[in-house]
Amino acid sequence: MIQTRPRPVPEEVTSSDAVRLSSVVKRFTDSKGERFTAVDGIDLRIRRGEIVAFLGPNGAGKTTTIDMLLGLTRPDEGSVRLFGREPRQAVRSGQVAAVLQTGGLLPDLSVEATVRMLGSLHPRADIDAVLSRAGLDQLRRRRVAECSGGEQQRLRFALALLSGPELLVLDEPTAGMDVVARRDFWATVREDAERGMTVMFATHYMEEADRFADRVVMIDSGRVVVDGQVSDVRSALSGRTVSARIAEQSAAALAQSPLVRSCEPRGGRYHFDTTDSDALLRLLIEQTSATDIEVTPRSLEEAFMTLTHHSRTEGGTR
Ligand SMILES: Nc1ncnc2c1ncn2[C@@H]1O[C@H](COP(=O)(O)OP(=O)(O)OP(=O)(O)O)[C@@H](O)[C@H]1O
Repeated sequence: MIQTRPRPVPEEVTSSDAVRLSSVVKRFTDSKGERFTAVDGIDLRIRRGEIVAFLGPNGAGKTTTIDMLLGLTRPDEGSVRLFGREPRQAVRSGQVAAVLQTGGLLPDLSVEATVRMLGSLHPRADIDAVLSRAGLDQLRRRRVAECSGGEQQRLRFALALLSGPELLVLDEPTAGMDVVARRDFWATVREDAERGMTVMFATHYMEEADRFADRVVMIDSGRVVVDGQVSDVRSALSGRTVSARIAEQSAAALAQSPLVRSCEPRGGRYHFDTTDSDALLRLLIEQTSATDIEVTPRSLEEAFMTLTHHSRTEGGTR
């Protein structure tokens, strides 16, 4: 079942947990000197071998959560454990690796020299295998400065693979890649995931979550608003929008129907987000004088927008 609120996570950390965030809170000071809550009590448990997409609009708190997960910053409240250990310990041991949006690459080194240099820190790293897994075979001699944004991301991915991590954390790894590069990148990550690696990735692309993840965690304003298996989220959130020209009073009455999840006036029409478009159509035709009726499938993107909007109006934000 899809959960639209954070699921309660038992206190103990079990050996099957790769990630365990308990009531994690992070506050910052904004440009006016006021404190605000960027991450507002996130509970999250990721089991070994899961592939989890971490979604949310700009400023939702994804990067802040990932930074805490990797031990780059500490939460103000709550706790973070990776494989039952402190994040820094797990990262230092190579059990956990990350591909972040920014990250120091030396522009004058070649791709291969970069991988070899960092590979020397991991005695058991197989440099050739890593280069090939990251799709860098053809780019070995290219200077980092001459690599495209997408190629540099693949290089960061190769560096993350060097330690043979059990958990890979990717923060918008395909930002800046074209469609083909994105597809190739995910094919490579999927191969690694199939060998049992746990993967958590933040993305803006709903389609990447849909195609690649087992589970989707959506956050908004620092809170989890959806947590569920991709197929459940898809079927629970997808649906149809029925729109029509209709009198305000009739629209308000229909909006009270259990068939209607939300109703919005736009462009001289009312747009009803519904779980059962056939039943709503019957109501519109039989009980109102609606005209110019249209039924359109609702994308996950729209569903997410509706959901995050709801969480804002219901729960309030900072
Ligand atoms: N060091 C900081 N100091 C002050 N505010 C910060 C700091 N880091 C992040 N923030 C703010 O915290 C909020 C959450 O930011 P975060 O980068 O985690 O969001 P995000 O979901 O990763 O967004 P995006 O998709 O745009 O990368 C934003 O309002 C951001 O401006």
